[in-house]
Amino acid sequence: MDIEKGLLIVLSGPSGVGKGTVRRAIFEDPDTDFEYSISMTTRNKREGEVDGVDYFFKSREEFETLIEQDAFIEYAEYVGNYYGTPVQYVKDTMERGKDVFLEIEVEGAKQVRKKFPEALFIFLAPPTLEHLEERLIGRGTESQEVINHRISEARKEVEMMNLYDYVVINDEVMDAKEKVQMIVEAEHLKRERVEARFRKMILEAK
Ligand SMILES: Nc1ncnc2c1ncn2[C@@H]1O[C@H](COP(=O)(O)OP(=O)(O)OP(=O)(O)O)[C@@H](O)[C@H]1O
Ligand SMILES: Nc1nc2c(ncn2[C@@H]2O[C@H](COP(=O)(O)O)[C@@H](O)[C@H]2O)c(=O)[nH]1
Repeated sequence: MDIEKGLLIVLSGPSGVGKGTVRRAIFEDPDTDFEYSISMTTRNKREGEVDGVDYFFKSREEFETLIEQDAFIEYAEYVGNYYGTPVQYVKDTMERGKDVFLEIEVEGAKQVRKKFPEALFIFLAPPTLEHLEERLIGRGTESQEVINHRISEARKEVEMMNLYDYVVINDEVMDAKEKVQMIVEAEHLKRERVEARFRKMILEAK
């Protein structure tokens, strides 16, 4: 898949750290110039969630058919449900030269790293695991059993943060939002400079 034109931005981290909250703050900012890839999931819709806005909600059968059709850039089974990034939207958007923002869990991010090592990987970390549990309980969307399962996954996920390009601690939402935006901006500048130097080298070699 040729996705050379835009930048693929991956925001990952444990459940409850605030990925969705930080992402919403980024997309509420009128200066944001990238697009959000809406994932597919087999999880039940939460109160207030809208199909096609928060997720594309699918049955397990539908999701498994899509896996067979190679319709995902990455997918993972997380705490009993499938989650995946649809390939077509990402491909089309990046070919238009737009950056695409993925908000996914750690196993999926590992798959994206293998397929697209040139993507930008940001790990959103909680100040402490206690904060994480408090946030999951405070959100009030999962049973205590599911929260416990998510926390036990989180213990393993935070071990993976050293595999990311950047780690942002989500202490204050607006600070984390600005840090993510600055990282993306810096990445663009870096890539533009490398490209300019490369072009210069080619011209000099002619
Ligand atoms: N910096 C923060 N300080 C305090 N509370 C926060 C902060 N960021 C997010 N929260 C709260 O923590 C809860 C979890 O946030 P959010 O749903 O954004 O997490 P998430 O990482 O997207 O979770 P999931 O991976 O399960 O989708 C929410 O109730 C949110 O309001
Ligand atoms: N690997 C993927 N993970 C995804 C995707 N979309 C969301 N997620 C992550 O799943 C967990 C649980 O989400 P929740 O909405 O049930 O709380 C969380 O970490 C999400 O970021 C995806 O396409 N692929």
